[in-house]
Amino acid sequence: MVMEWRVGVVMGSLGLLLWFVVILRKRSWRAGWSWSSRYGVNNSKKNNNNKAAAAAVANLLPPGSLGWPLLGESLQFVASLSSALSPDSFAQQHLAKYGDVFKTHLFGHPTVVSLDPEVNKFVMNNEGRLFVASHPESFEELFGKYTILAARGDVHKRKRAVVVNFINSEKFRESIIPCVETFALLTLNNWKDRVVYVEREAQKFAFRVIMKKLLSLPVGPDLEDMLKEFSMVVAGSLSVRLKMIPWSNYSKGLKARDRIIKKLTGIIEGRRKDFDNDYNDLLQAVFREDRHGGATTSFSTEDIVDQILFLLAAGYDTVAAIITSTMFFLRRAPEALQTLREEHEAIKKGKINPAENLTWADYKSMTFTQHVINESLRITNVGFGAFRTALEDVKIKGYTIPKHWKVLAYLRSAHFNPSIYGPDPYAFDPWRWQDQSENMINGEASFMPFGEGKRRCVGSDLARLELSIFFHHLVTRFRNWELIEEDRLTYFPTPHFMKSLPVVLEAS
Ligand code: HEM
Repeated sequence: MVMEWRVGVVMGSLGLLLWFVVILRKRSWRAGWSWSSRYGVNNSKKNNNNKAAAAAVANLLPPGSLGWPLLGESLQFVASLSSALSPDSFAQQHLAKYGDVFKTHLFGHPTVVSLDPEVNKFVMNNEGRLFVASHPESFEELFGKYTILAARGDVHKRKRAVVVNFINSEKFRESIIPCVETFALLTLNNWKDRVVYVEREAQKFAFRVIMKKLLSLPVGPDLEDMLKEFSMVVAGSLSVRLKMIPWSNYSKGLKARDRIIKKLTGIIEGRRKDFDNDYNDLLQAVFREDRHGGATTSFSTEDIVDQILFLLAAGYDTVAAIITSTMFFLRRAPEALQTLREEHEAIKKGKINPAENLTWADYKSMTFTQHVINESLRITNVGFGAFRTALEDVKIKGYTIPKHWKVLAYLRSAHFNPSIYGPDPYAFDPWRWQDQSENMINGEASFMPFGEGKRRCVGSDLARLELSIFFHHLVTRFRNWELIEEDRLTYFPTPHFMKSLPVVLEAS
């Protein structure tokens, strides 16, 4: 199932490019649109005034190439990130030719790509002022028009605050560790004496956690069915918008969305009537904010459905990707695995009763674990970058990013920059985090795995906690794991293993 959608996504990506060709060609015919006139490139057919204006803009644009007519450089970009061996070849070749800020044309849009960590930080920190988050149309159709992604200004602020306040609440803190432990053990107890497809299993684990904390849904066949539906929505959101083809990932995603909406609507309506019951989940927090938050408009059920739907999707695939890649890296780094195990054995030995739950203090003492997680986040890059649209002409490094152009803050590039991470930035080396301050981990331009600014990931603390608790139980139960088939990590559209990482584990 997971493989199926992954293949679909790759096929979809290729289809997407073809689709752009058709759409853009249609548009250019209708509008008499010309490649050179639109981007200020010299065009002998235009009058002199236009020529002068175009030349002025062209002079200020960053260097680079807009690539092939209509397709731009999308094929090269996708091919690079889809390659397990040289995912950064596109970025490296462009860096060598044009420098760390260059123009190109990606997915139907003229785009300025930034490989410069400080420029990336500037772009992300100017959300709503100079730039605005930009997502494919398929995202809005599959996750809905009320998602936090689509929200702007005060509406975005309010939706974000509900989630952030909930995750920072005392009640959440008290309940989250036992919750994550329960699901980690449920998953890992099932990993003995069999082939384990880590990515799929990790998705189940993270989906159970997020379902519990958002909607208090218990584990059971219903939940497993919902995970399948969600996989279809996620696959659809990253594929070509082929509505008319019923077997396309996109159409399947839309149908899965309809089924999920039906289920979520039933759950939310039922819970509205049960307001006084103490659920300790995000849905309750949304209801409370609606009653007591002082806003003039309340969240409709349709609005809450979209909000929850995206959070569920964002909350499981991301965490699962890091669990899987960490297990992939640790398998080839025995010393790191040993040091990680020692940290967790020490925590276990400190308990009077071995069955005792982990505490917040235990979690906070997992220092080497955080180094491992940082290193995995740095190398895996759950999001290769963040797309934004310029709200006005923006001057950066002496160049102009024209209004309406896209900007890709290519977050991966800083994470492999040898001047920051040393001569071997692709090596998995958790010790490189040993001497870094808390600042380095939060908000430094050279490390932004959760983004930055107003759109910074709301689930980053939850994700770190889930990963830490999961690794505690993994390394105290299993000595090692062997791959039973070679597998590869590819990065487009998001990081995934081609075969879901099949392993057998050796119990401690
Ligand atoms: C390892 C795990 C995760 C990684 C690496 C990650 C990464 C990111 C990144 C890079 C962004 C910013 C995107 C942008 O600026 O365009 C983001 C946004 C977001 N993430 Fe995560 N994420 C993770 C886990 C989670 C979890 C567990 C949740 C759910 C609670 C979540 C919910 C969100 C939401 C709702 C946003 C949008 C925030 C907004 O637009 O204001 N993420 N994430």
